[in-house]
Amino acid sequence: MKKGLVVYTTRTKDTEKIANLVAEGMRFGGMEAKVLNVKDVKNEQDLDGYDAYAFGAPTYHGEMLQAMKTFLFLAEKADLAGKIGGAFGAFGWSGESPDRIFDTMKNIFKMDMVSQSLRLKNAGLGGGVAMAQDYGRDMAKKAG
Ligand SMILES: Cc1cc2nc3c(=O)[nH]c(=O)nc-3n(C[C@H](O)[C@H](O)[C@H](O)COP(=O)(O)O)c2cc1C
Repeated sequence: MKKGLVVYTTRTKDTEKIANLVAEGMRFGGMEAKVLNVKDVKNEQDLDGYDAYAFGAPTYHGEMLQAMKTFLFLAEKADLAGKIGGAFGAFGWSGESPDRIFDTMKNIFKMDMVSQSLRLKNAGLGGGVAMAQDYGRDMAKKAG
């Protein structure tokens, strides 16, 4: 069975909800999926052994939270080239964070990215649950 890892950071838990829904979608798509808060990722070896990775952070003051920036420097040391990738995050109005994460995964880590990042204002509203689950399911489909 293919394995997915979802790593997120959050301030008020909106992005945590999206993380859990993306993992649920991966499971619907036939993958195993694990969800980790960035603070529980201690070193790059914690990223070993997965086929697909979704990283998520909310946008504050036009940027991703610092914990995700620090995590991306750690992830740079893991060999993620060619692995399936996706990026997500909760936002209020501008939502820069998911695209920043997506672009780093694509351009620096050389990952095989899904078509675009996932930005949600509220995972519980306006089809957000289904969108987050579909994102995970699409990642599982791409992982084969
Ligand atoms: C002080 C503050 C600054 C924020 N700055 C932005 C911003 O620049 N752009 C944006 O899209 N949302 C912004 N937001 C909204 C958050 O991204 C939004 O509430 C999000 O759902 C929080 O996700 P979290 O619960 O995972 O922390 C801001 C919220 C606060 C409280």
